[in-house]
Amino acid sequence: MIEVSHIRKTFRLPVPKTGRLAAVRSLLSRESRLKEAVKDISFTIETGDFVGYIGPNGAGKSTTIKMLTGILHPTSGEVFVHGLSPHRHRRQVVRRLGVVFGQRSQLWWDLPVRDSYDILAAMYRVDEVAKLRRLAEYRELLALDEFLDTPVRKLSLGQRMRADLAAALLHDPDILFLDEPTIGLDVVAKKSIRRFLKTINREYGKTILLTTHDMDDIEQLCQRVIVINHGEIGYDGTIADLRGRIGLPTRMKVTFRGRPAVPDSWLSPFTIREQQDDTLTLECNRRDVTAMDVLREISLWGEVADVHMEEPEFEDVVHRIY
Ligand SMILES: Nc1ncnc2c1ncn2[C@@H]1O[C@H](COP(=O)(O)OP(=O)(O)OP(=O)(O)O)[C@@H](O)[C@H]1O
Repeated sequence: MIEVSHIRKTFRLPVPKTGRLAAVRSLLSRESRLKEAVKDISFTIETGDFVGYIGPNGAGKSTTIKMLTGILHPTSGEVFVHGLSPHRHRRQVVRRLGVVFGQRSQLWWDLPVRDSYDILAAMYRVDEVAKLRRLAEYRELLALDEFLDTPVRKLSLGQRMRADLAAALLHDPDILFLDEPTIGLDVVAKKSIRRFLKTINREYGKTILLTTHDMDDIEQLCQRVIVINHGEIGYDGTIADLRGRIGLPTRMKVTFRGRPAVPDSWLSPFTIREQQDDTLTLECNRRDVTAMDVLREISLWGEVADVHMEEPEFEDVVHRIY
């Protein structure tokens, strides 16, 4: 369980100088300004949850993750991972955490993947039997045999991400922090990483906090999404509720058997965007009306042959709160 209570993080930044010898004068200057990267954030993540942590560039996501892993100490507020402070009980907490950064690997660039695993196992005091058992567990799911003897620098991006995931799980942490684990991957590679993440969440019970700019990752994987913007939480809840709250219109394309008899007015709150012979394109807001109510009403206008629904893109929904 992760408990975050009213955390803030303020950075002190030197005020840049202008004019002659600006770089040197900036370096020597004592003048500084404060940057509040995270402002009074609170949330709780239960064991086994899969939560998306999203927000635009500079929103404060990495700063939060760094406080959760103990790399940074909050300016005020508290973080607890399984009841322990990541900053004060760094060693104990780190044993329970696995971290994957899509942009940089924790593996040794020139060494075969297998050797990196040996080093990590030694660092986390994972014995040989446990290490082999864990690699055997993930061997098929991550197709590890394909690259165990290859130096990391020669791996494709997809292989490197799979290698990094196995590395993060080698000491059997129950919480995973993932920062852009599908960045730069092609459709097939993304799919295999997502399948893996689903499996370790559902079957292995891992708690996952996922940071990504890929809204398909969030939609396909997360039960809950926390949106952060300018260091503050803008939304915390389910994806379905978020869609409802933002209220972008749902489009319904309805084909009738023959031309429908459209009346001058109707009861439910929807609008007709287009009519072409036997087909009507309607827009309704799921906040105000259900698709069933709309269908019930328009079925009085003629015999409905086919209905096609177009939900608003999740990406568009999220951009509304950015
Ligand atoms: N060490 C630091 N010193 C000063 N300012 C910092 C430091 N780290 C982060 N910041 C600032 O804090 C704000 C939040 O940064 P953070 O890296 O947490 O954003 P982010 O949401 O992870 O962004 P991105 O999606 O681009 O990774 C930014 O304005 C950033 O410039």
